[in-house]
Amino acid sequence: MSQVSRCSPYSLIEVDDALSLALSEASHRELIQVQSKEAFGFVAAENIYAKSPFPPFKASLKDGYAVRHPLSPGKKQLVGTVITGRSKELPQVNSEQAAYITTGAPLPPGADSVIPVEWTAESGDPGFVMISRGTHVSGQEVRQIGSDIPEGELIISDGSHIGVTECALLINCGVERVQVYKRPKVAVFSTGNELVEIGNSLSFGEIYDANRPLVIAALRKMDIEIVDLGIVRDDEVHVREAFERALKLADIIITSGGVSMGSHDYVKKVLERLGKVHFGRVRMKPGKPLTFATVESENSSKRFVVGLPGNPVSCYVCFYLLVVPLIRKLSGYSKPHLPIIEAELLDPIRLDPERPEYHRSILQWNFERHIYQAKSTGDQSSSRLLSATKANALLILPSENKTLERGTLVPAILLECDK
Ligand SMILES: Nc1nc2c(c(=O)[nH]1)N[C@H]1C(S)=C(S)[C@@H](COP(=O)(O)OP(=O)(O)OC[C@H]3O[C@@H](n4cnc5c(N)ncnc54)[C@H](O)[C@@H]3O)O[C@H]1N2
Ligand code: MOO
Repeated sequence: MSQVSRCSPYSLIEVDDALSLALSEASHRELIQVQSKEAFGFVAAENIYAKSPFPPFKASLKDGYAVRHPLSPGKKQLVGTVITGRSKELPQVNSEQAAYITTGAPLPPGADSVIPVEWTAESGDPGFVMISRGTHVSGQEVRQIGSDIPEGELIISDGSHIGVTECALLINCGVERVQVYKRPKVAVFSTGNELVEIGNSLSFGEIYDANRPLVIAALRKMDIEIVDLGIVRDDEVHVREAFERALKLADIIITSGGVSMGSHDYVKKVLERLGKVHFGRVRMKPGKPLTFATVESENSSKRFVVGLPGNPVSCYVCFYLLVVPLIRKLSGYSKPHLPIIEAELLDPIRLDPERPEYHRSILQWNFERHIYQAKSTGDQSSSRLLSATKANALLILPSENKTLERGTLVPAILLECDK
């Protein structure tokens, strides 16, 4: 039997310190160019300015008649039609004339205003239109060139996420390609001799590997490229080989299991030999053996390793507390942390006297009182995945020897908003 250690060599550090340390290691980020239409989900790595004004021409805001201000009511001569996207040759309009125009079409020369169709009537003569209300100001019902977005306007700042509207805005302003932060590639493996891939039968003492699918699903939600390295046996040679393979294939390596005090917990030991273990114990519940290391790869670039604890809920909580901000930082986010709001407890909760707890809960908006209220997901055992299903927040509960009463306000980390 391997030697049993009775005391961890790793000091117990606070969650905030662990997070700051990991994020400070993740300062270098790679840049790539992508087409604007493919930029969704990336973070801009430059200030982006409008290449062309929007709208690029004076455009009608209404279906109606293009005229020149000042125009009084009465019968006006029709000199043509301007249909959005169709009319290439535009009629000249003078002060007693009108041209039929549709919403979004360019104003014809001579015209500066539009009379909506509702302010007009048939004149009885096909060459004329009856205007019932004249213009009140030059430029009425017209979008001027660049009135929405002037040419050269800063439209997306360095470090901002390119979401649905930002992607459309780039195209709106004629920006074809953008420089963005490359998203890290992540390799995942589970460690444990007891682990079996679903689809196979279990022998006594075995369980299915749930953590790798959990991590992979969470990474998929973040649109991250994944290298699935399967289940690795709990022995030094296999763990080492798995890391050596992963280091060649990915920027971040996420493992589960094998990080606590057991005689067959090899993750930390192997990492100490391959690189630098920055922390190996964090004062949190669940997730105390959470481990973070950096390793220099063959091409001298830095790789990041997160050893998640084997208990499935610890694995889940640590993924959101550490892996999500780490990936966000490497992906270029200027604010990599998950959002925190305040919520009122709907149940009394007994605190842990030694470790701050990240209590899984369901947040609901109280429409009468305009506050978020948090319902506990019940038994918080770190092996009970049911405590994490349906949870949309982690309540940050302090370590104290007391019970927090129903109605107490606590900070809550919002989950499931990781884009
Ligand atoms: N003497 C001590 N023992 C333990 C300590 C400690 O401080 N001193 N810490 C405990 C805490 S806290 C945790 S959390 C666990 C984590 O340990 P490991 O990361 O080494 O995880 P394992 O021992 O490999 O597994 C723990 C538990 O989780 C199950 N497991 C593991 N991997 C998976 C998986 N991929 N899918 C589903 N379930 C998994 C495993 O079978 C065990 O039941 O250590 C405590 N021990
Ligand atoms: O802290 Mo461990 O994560 O209780 O289960």
